[in-house]
Amino acid sequence: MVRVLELSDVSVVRDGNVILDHIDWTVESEDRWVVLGPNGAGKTTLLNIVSASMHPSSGVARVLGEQLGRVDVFELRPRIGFASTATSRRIPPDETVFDAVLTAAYAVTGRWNEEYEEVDTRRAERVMREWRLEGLRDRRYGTLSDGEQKRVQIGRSVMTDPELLLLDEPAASLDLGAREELVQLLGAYASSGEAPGMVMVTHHVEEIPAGFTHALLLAGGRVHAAGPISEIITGERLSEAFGLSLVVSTSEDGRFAARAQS
Ligand SMILES: Nc1ncnc2c1ncn2[C@@H]1O[C@H](COP(=O)(O)OP(=O)(O)OP(=O)(O)O)[C@@H](O)[C@H]1O
Repeated sequence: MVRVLELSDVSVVRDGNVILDHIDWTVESEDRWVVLGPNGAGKTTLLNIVSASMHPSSGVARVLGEQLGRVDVFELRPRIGFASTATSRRIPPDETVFDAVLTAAYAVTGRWNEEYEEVDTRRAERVMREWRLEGLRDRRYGTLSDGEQKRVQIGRSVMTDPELLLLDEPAASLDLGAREELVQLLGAYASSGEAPGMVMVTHHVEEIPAGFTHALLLAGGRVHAAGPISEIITGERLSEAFGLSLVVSTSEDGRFAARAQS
């Protein structure tokens, strides 16, 4: 087991506002974490730190063993897979699905005369199969549905065989069918031996794939609770973090559902 993230007393202050407040958190390579919390809790800011896009104002953040501030982030970032709305905007709408996945091998978007090795092409073919993209191979990215685009974004993020995979609301804006398809694919990937340490930010417990092992509840920039998922995704904990009375149910296959208590 390898420690992929280690945050010690990490705070982020912007314009005098404390956005992350003394965060301690460790993620091991075997862990699959979900990060939940109300709007403005600091989830995106936390992802910005762990994706090496932002430095803490104070405290120590180690990502893949490297301390932020003491490492060349341009060497560190290619080791991290990151799928978010922001990364998706970098994919040109007229790029084919296959090229959108393949070009991740060189951390570029927009294919222009790069020479790809046979090994990259084979890996892209495999990623296409794993994320159910085969039938979309020659389609232009901009013509895909939201659900299809999400699968391309995640395919891109795993293409480089990252040591840490970060997913920012992968199921946001998807209809029920597309959400369930994606959650199942993520669950299968999370449970597979080849997946790296994973962190997924979401707004809804229904979007947590089976196979996720830990949860971090953020509220007001602070860790409200963190630990094994069954101890954290409970009515009591979520009610405290979200400030209303919630009931949580857990299904046998490890999925969750939440609703306000009537
Ligand atoms: N650069 C900044 N300067 C000042 N305040 C900021 C800055 N960036 C974020 N914030 C504030 O910090 C808080 C946390 O923002 P963040 O986007 O990390 O929360 P979040 O949990 O991802 O929210 P959401 O669920 O709505 O996406 C918010 O109140 C936001 O307005």
